[in-house]
Amino acid sequence: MAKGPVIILTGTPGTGKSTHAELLANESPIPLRNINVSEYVKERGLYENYDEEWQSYTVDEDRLLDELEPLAAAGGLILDWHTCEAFPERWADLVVVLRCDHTKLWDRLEKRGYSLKKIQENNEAEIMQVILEEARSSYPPEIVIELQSETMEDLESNVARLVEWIKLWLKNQEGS
Ligand SMILES: Nc1ncnc2c1ncn2[C@@H]1O[C@H](COP(=O)(O)OP(=O)(O)O)[C@@H](O)[C@H]1O
Repeated sequence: MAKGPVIILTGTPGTGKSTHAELLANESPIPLRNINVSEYVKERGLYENYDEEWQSYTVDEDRLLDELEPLAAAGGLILDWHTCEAFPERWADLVVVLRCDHTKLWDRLEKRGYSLKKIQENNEAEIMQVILEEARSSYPPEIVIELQSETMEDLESNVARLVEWIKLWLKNQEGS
């Protein structure tokens, strides 16, 4: 049986996934491996090509899932990615969708040096809650949670909530 849960941390780029993932990995009562999937894809060459127009990699999902499968089976994992539907339902114990006011998101993406086109695309996706819909249509509703990520207080309370959820998950494992 898995020693820890698999938490999918998703949301539009800039909503705060990496920031949350790092803090959660630090504060978790059990060790969690934190995988930034975009970095993982780049490091391992798990892409088909680089799309100049969108300044992004076209991920080879089959290879990515093959590589992640044993890690998901072992558990104790945070998967930080701006999309989530590719991950099999059976992997996920919790799917966290981070949300951010679109004007704040715009500023964050501008600071990151994204092109105007990419900022607009992401901003629109956030307004249309594309990732939230994706999570809701890919996983059972009871494991999908939506969390605001606009302030440092949000960050702290979200992580505290996730730590409590992990503790409960561990307790439930003992009992089953
Ligand atoms: N809850 C928050 N409150 C204030 N700033 C935040 C919050 N979450 C993220 N940020 C800031 O927004 C930027 C993008 O965060 P990041 O974690 O890199 O997003 P993502 O991994 O979703 O692309 C960073 O500069 C980060 O410090």
